[in-house]
Amino acid sequence: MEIRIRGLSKYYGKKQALKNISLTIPRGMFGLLGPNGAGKTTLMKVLATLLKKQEGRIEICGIPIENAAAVRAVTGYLPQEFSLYPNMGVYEAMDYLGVLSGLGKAERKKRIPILLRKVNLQDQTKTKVKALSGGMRRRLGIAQAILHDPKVLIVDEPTAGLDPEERVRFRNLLCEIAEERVVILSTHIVGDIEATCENVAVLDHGEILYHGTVTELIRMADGNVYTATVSRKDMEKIKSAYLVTSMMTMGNNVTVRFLSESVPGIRAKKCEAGVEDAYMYLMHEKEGAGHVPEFV
Ligand SMILES: Nc1ncnc2c1ncn2[C@@H]1O[C@H](COP(=O)(O)OP(=O)(O)OP(=O)(O)O)[C@@H](O)[C@H]1O
Repeated sequence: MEIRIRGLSKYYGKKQALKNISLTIPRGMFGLLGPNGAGKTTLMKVLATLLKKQEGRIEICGIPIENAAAVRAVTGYLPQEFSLYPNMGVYEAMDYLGVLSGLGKAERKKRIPILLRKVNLQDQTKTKVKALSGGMRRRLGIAQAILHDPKVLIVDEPTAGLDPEERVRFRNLLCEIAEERVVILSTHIVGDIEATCENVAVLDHGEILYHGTVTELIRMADGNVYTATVSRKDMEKIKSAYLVTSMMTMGNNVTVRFLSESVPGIRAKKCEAGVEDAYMYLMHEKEGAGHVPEFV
């Protein structure tokens, strides 16, 4: 159970959105990280057979992507902008989608209550879709995406705009689903990847900057992450000298976290790298600066 992508390129007219991408995506949670416009949605839509590639080979669980009907039978997709028959009740909408995807009456009757329980909407079966909260709607989105019990679930930007509790709940749900499936999670929220994914790819300008385990990604920034407490007036200097990954202001002082490839010229403490540090490090290297700037 895996997705194999070899030499994939995708153009919108003359614009190349994906450039010669090769990836193997195994069972479990796979994170797709990248800034706006990196090509994440394009890649997901190609995998979900909603867009056609121009070059390369893709196999979804051994099925060539050209065989769109067979690929769709094993793939579920939750797009960035998800909307579902607003005036229908939750159960009714699921039932209708079940009919559309060819599930028989008995199967729908058995499967829909199980799925609604799984996504914790069992008490909202009669609630109109338009009356659900953002988090509930996204959970309903997951339920509809796995209604036909796919082997692959593709989820684009699922946690943007959710409150912290809903975000955690949603992430946990995806992890549960990934126990027996390939789940691809695209996001620019680095924390979502850190909390859930074992493997990750970082995409930028249509190219893969990194592909491997989250642990290896973090290792790239290891030894280059520092924290320091500085006065507010020194902050501008710090920001121009180092790659700052976070800052917290307390009175006149700021506790700042930054990247430096050699011992910084200010009093600072080395600290353990996280995915966010590694991601920033990677993006910065890509920008062509070659290395993280030094304090002068
Ligand atoms: N229909 C389209 N026509 C022309 N260009 C497009 C189209 N869709 C996307 N693009 C371009 O392709 C590139 C990749 O876009 P894509 O939406 O895949 O990125 P993304 O990583 O999903 O971004 P975001 O995080 O903002 O959703 C961008 O430069 C975008 O402007």
